[in-house]
Amino acid sequence: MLSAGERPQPPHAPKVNSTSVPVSKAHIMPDLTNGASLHEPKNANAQTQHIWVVTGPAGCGKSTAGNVLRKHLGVPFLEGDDYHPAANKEKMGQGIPLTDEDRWDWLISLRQAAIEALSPSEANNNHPPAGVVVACSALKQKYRDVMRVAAYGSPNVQIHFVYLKLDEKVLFQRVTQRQSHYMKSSMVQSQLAALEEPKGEWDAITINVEGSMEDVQRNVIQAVSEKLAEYE
Ligand SMILES: Nc1ncnc2c1ncn2[C@@H]1O[C@H](COP(=O)(O)OP(=O)(O)OP(=O)(O)O)[C@@H](O)[C@H]1O
Ligand SMILES: O=C(O)[C@H](O)[C@@H](O)[C@H](O)[C@H](O)CO
Repeated sequence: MLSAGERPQPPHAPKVNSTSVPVSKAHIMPDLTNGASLHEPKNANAQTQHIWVVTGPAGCGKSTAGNVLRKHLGVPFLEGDDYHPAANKEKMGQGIPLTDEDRWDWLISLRQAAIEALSPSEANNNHPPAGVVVACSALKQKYRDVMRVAAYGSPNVQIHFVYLKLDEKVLFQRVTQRQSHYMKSSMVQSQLAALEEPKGEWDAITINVEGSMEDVQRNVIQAVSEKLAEYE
């Protein structure tokens, strides 16, 4: 069974198929095959709204790059860490890797927040924003499939995964140098062990982030701008 990200690129409307999510968690991948949508129907002329999910293991720079994109695009930014329940943060702080079970509800709440962020808001003069940036590790393909449901059935919504790629040594340095964060360097190995790079997933953009903050900022903005140009 192909994951949504593995299927050939449809005309800007991600397809989501059932993923390897346990039946008991069927609500994670709601049955939208009847054309239902998680969104209110949008009018045919609505501009495409883009969900930019900045992904990668703890410490790779998701929050840093996410904030750069928020400013550049002028859209809301959701920090995935804020949607982890305390139990997850406690577990990671104790050096215990999260399991799939720990992550499903976290991913669902983050997906719902992303959908809600696309609604018109006072902050945006009661207009819908051009999109939303989400910092979310989304380490595994099936986690990205859960997030893909946010755009399912909504041709005006397009999700992209901006995967921040760096080698273990650099990742270890960044997590080690970081002050007062619950995720310690002892967790780097488990993050990399869980990581499934989005190879072959047509809605993913991979960016090497081993350079300086300035280089990474430039590369992230360039990659996203090039992707946006495809929708003009
Ligand atoms: N290009 C870079 N060069 C050097 N340091 C960086 C770079 N990008 C981010 N950092 C630093 O690396 C650390 C981790 O960055 P950040 O918090 O953005 O990662 P993250 O992926 O959001 O982490 P987590 O998933 O644990 O929240 C921070 O101290 C940040 O300042
Ligand atoms: O899925 C996970 O294991 C977590 O989401 C980590 O990858 C995050 O980076 C965590 O929020 C630490 O900040």
